[in-house]
Amino acid sequence: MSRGVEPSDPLALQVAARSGSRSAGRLGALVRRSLSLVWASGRGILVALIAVQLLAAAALAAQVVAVERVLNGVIDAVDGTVLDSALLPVIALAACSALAAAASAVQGQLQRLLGESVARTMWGKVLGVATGVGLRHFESPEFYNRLNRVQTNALVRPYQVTQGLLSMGSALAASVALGITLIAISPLLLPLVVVAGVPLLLTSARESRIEFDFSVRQTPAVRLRSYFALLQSGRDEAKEVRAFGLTDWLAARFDALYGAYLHDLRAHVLRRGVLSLIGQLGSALVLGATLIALVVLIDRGDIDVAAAGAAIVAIRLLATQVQAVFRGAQSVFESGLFLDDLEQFLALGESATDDADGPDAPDGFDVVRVEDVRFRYPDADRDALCGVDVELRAGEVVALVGENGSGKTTLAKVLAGLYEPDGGRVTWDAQDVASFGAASLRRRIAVVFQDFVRYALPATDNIALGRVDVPVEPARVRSAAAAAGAEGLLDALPNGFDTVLSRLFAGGTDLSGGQWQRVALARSFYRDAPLVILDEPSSSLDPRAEHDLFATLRDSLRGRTALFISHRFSTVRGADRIYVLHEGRIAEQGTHDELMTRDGRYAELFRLQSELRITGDEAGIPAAPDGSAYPMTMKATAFPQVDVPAPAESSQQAHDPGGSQPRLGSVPALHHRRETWTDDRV
Ligand SMILES: Nc1ncnc2c1ncn2[C@@H]1O[C@H](COP(=O)(O)OP(=O)(O)OP(=O)(O)O)[C@@H](O)[C@H]1O
Repeated sequence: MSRGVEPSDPLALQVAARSGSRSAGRLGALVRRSLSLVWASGRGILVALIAVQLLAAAALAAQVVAVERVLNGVIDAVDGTVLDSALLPVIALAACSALAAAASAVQGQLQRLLGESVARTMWGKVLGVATGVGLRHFESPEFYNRLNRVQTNALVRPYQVTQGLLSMGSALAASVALGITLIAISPLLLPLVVVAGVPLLLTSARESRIEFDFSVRQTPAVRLRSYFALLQSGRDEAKEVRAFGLTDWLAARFDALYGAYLHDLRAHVLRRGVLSLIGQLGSALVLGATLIALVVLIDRGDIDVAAAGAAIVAIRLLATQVQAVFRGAQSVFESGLFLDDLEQFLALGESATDDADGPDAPDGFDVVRVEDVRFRYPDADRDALCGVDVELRAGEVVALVGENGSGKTTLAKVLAGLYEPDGGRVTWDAQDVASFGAASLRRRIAVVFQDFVRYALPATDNIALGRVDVPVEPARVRSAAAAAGAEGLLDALPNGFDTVLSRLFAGGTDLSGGQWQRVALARSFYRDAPLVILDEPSSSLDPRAEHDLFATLRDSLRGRTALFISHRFSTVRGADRIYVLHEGRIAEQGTHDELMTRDGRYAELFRLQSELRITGDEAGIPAAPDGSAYPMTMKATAFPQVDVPAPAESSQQAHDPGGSQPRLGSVPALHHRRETWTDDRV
């Protein structure tokens, strides 16, 4: 479980990068780490790559020697024998060129393979962190910014560092080979060629830094742009975008963001370009000086024409290689800044792993207690839960009701071990769940959220994902589907339970909202967990399916404990206990009868819902007790039911505790009433 979000706003990162970049030791550590990552991802390919690069360097130096031999052959030859004296060196030159070209081609392919191998390792690490960090991180825009930067940049950087080092290595090897050749021709020329790289070195360090700063600065806008692209291209969004005529508005926002980015990019590219130009100009000046020195040497007769020809070739090749050394250094330096970012991101995963330590949660419990729990979302100005106490005894079905935003889902997440409370604790038989390994605790809990995931996978997998630690058991999948009322509908699909539940893939099909909800419920029933948490499990179900679900809920739970959240009073009245949340606090608790007798918030809202149903109030939705526009029944108003008794009936029941109130799992009377309503009204 997480413990807060690390400060990671873009500006903080820039500062960190600046001070970090001054530390050669830190860069050295990052380089070592990158190398070991690449080594672990594909050592065979790495070794082959180094061998090929050495071969290419040797071929390059051999070309210079061959050029000199060719020139000597031509100059020394007397008429008619040019071919004889120059033939062998020409063949050698051609062979060396071919070898260098072949090595370069092989090098490209090996680099591609190595790059993919490293990407695979890095994806594993990054996704491991993304799925391992506490849920709180997902409330933080800074976390998304960093995740986005890591995905778009840092993932490839370890490979780039290695590639930079390899390029540096191969360019250095080639430079040494060419340098030796050049020294053999004229030692005076070598220092000049090496100095040619210095201007590049000075400017490339600055270039790297502005590149990183640019990337950090742009991340939030780039993410927003991607979001607008998703809104325009997403399947789920497509209907609403068309229905509301949002196309032009979205396109304009997207275009404006892109325009702003391009504007910044132009300025950035110009700065980089100027820096690069200064570096190249400096190098060209030194190179020019070198060539002038060569001419002077020839003029003074210090070297002959053949040696001068070879020297020109060597200088040209050497200048390229020296530049490659500095480019490699720049790439390592630049990637080092991004790797810093990556390191900090991966460190989040390390803390998540620490959080997972601890003894396993027990297989079951006698009582689960939420004790004085307080929770606040990051950057929120008030607590979502303030001093909440809830008790769930083994085998009980407990309901949680309350207005929108009262904290029900938050409490469900705390109970599910997804959020760690800021105050108070959750206990299983008096043991604080914080002491258990987080993963083992979550294994003992099955949750269906309001916004459950619709996996674009076969129906069987959608259910069996409830328990991935054991092989799929088709019979259990089927019985979980039956308990959730999904068996018939899945059997009717083209490939039955093997049908992919998405049109994203060939042969797939999609389900209705209510059908999906049944599949999600089946997933929770399939999970063999002693505690089941259902957040509005029947919000999309039709009356019959909802009735069937709650009529058989106790059977489906098979003795497991359940907490369910609902806005429909018809579904909560049979619960063993009902908690009413209001503004993050438990306002009331008790059975339906007790709460009606108490005549407090629950009873009031219960009656409001009943009135709305029975009278079909055309005048509009009554205001909430606090005067706000919509009471807690807002969602349910679109779903009239008559299984809620009229106020008169309610008060009668209120005086008749233990009377004819149905319990979950035994609601024939409700069923009868609903059918009556259906006959009358439909
Ligand atoms: N991710 C979040 N970040 C910040 N605040 C949040 C977040 N999620 C919920 N909140 C706030 O916390 C409070 C409780 O929200 P919660 O989702 O628990 O309410 P709820 O009772 O489940 O509401 P509903 O009936 O609408 O599902 C609300 O004030 C909400 O605005």
